[in-house]
Amino acid sequence: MSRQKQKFIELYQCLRQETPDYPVFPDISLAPFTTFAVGGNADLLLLPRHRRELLRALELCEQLELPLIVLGGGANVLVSDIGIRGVVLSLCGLQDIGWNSRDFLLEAEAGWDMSQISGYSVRQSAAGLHHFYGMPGSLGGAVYMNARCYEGEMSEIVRRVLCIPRQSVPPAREAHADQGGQAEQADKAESFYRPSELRWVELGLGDWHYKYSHFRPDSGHALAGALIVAVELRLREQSQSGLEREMHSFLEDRIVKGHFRAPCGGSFFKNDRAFGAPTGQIIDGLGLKGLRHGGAQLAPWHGNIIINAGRASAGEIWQLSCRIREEVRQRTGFELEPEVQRLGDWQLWDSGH
Ligand SMILES: NC(=O)C1=CN([C@@H]2O[C@H](COP(=O)(O)OP(=O)(O)OC[C@H]3O[C@@H](n4cnc5c(N)ncnc54)[C@H](OP(=O)(O)O)[C@@H]3O)[C@@H](O)[C@H]2O)C=CC1
Ligand SMILES: C=C(O[C@H]1[C@H](O)[C@@H](CO)O[C@H](OP(=O)(O)OP(=O)(O)OC[C@H]2O[C@@H](n3ccc(=O)[nH]c3=O)[C@H](O)[C@@H]2O)[C@@H]1NC(C)=O)C(=O)O
Repeated sequence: MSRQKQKFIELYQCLRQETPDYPVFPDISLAPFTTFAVGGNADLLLLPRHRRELLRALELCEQLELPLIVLGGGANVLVSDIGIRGVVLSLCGLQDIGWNSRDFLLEAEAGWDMSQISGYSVRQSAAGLHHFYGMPGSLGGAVYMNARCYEGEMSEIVRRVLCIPRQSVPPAREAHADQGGQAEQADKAESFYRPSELRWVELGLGDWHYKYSHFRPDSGHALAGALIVAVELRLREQSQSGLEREMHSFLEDRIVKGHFRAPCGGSFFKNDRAFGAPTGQIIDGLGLKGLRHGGAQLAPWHGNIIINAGRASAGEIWQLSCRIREEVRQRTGFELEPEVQRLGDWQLWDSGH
């Protein structure tokens, strides 16, 4: 048995011994945890139900030198068909919430579903989160990618984030990395989180761009890859009935535009003002809607939504997106940037097999 496998077993046994019903699942399909409904298995999936369970799992992963891959609401990710080798952590169970009606401050844990927390905020007559009603995904994921829709953006309401900075190197190997730099190189893609480093970080306007935050693993910022545990949002007072009307009009717009007609990840590519038109409109203009590759299809009703039209593989969805990018590049010169993030091992597809 490999050393890695022994560590998974050790982690599993420790968690279950301490908490017999700890939600830890070996060799489990991640497809039901993504809105594309595709993807292979994770070696081990952790679904802590509250902060204590999360912090204990992080502590054990740190001790065992097991890196973690974090999954948000699964709304903007494409998990490889051969899955994810390692421990996957979903924070969807973390849903504590506190409402300060005097200052209109909402403190919520990262696992909140965006639509549900949007509804919660509107019931407090608070504006700012209502734009996100009907948007799939979790609060943590929305912060991570600075979600934006209907002229509302997360950066406008996020005040502070409770997070744990990422350590690229397991604690035991830190000394070596400092000396030679070699270990750091080898562990570039691995994420470790030290529970004792949980802290609130204030964010300013400079920390965000269009659909981008410093939490992106490649941002080069101190917050790169940090684990978002909770968020404090500053909302504005507004009449509940007016907010409800807006909120339902956004949901209606999504329904009309076919966001829920088939499993998908919403917009596949980012918009870019420099193109002079939204990406969906550009792709539509090239007559590509309805294009198929196996079970993957560019929605016949929207140029920027790739759907799982039935039994699609993640590979087919990705290959279709590459074909669309290539067509757009050749015919317009525009370089589309995917909004959907890939997780897991993609070497097979990237090497052209
Ligand atoms: N039923 C209703 O009452 C509804 C009302 N609305 C209202 O309509 C207004 C607009 O909503 P919104 O969702 O922003 O719809 P828009 O059609 O204005 O924008 C849709 C998307 O296209 C992008 N876009 C627009 N023009 C360009 C361009 N030239 N280049 C690249 N991207 C572009 C926008 O980017 P960006 O985000 O950067 O602007 C946005 O992401 C809002 O005030 C909203 O409240 C919206 C939906 C339903
Ligand atoms: C949360 C998301 O963000 C979404 C957000 O929900 C919506 C609504 O605000 O606006 C963006 O989509 P989008 O650009 O595709 O918005 P749409 O309103 O559908 O399309 C923009 C414009 O292009 C036109 N359009 C779109 C698709 C198409 O095939 N043909 C076409 O002409 C539409 O008629 C509209 O005038 C965000 N996407 C990006 C990449 O910025 C998401 O990923 O789903």
